[in-house]
Amino acid sequence: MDQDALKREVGRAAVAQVKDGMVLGLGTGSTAEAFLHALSERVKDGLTVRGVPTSQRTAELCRTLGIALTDLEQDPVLDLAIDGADEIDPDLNLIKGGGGALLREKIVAAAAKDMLVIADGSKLVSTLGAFPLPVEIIPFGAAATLHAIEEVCASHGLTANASIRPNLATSQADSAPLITDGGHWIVDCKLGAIGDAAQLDSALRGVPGVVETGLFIAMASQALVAKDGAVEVIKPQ
Ligand SMILES: O=C(CO)[C@H](O)[C@H](O)COP(=O)(O)O
Repeated sequence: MDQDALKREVGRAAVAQVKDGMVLGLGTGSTAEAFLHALSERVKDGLTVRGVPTSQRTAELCRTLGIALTDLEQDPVLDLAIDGADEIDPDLNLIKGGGGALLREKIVAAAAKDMLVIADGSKLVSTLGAFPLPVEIIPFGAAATLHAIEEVCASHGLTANASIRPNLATSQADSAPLITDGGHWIVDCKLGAIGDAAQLDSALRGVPGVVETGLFIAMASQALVAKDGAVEVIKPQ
């Protein structure tokens, strides 16, 4: 089964956990979009839900698919957040932010009573860190913040190989930074295996100029992972 088919399968499996009347957190990325397509089928059949989108891209897709939107002002507590991930470890700690939406994704996941992660099997890892860790920063003083991020990583025995994510939607020659929905930039840190992800997360969040990291520690309550034609349910160990 190809990766897109696995995403569609896990999207359908996630919809089975959505109950009528729920207020949802709606993730960003191709797996989250597969879920939204499956959700819209149930909405057409009469399911009533509303959701807080984690990005402008997700909000636009929901409008196209007829999924009702809300926000955290009207609904500060969500029943369930459903989102993809770039890496998932056995404790369900995550790296997220490959799609640049990590800040809103983390706010939405934190507002939810439960976070359901959906992925294909390629996202399962024994240790986080092969995927470059995204760190969202304020543009002011970016070079100093990047330097401080490298120092923090070094103090955790890691080489950050940090770089500001370019906006690839513009021409390749144009190295303008990607601007997130919150008006920030993203630093990608090619770390390799992260020994203590919780400690690194907290140290990075202590750097002035860092808004948030893509480390989601102990936030997910369950993962649905599609592989070999079956969907595995994983709970934190
Ligand atoms: O964190 C994310 C966006 O910021 C995505 O959930 C993550 O990048 C996974 O995306 P995909 O489902 O396309 O592989």
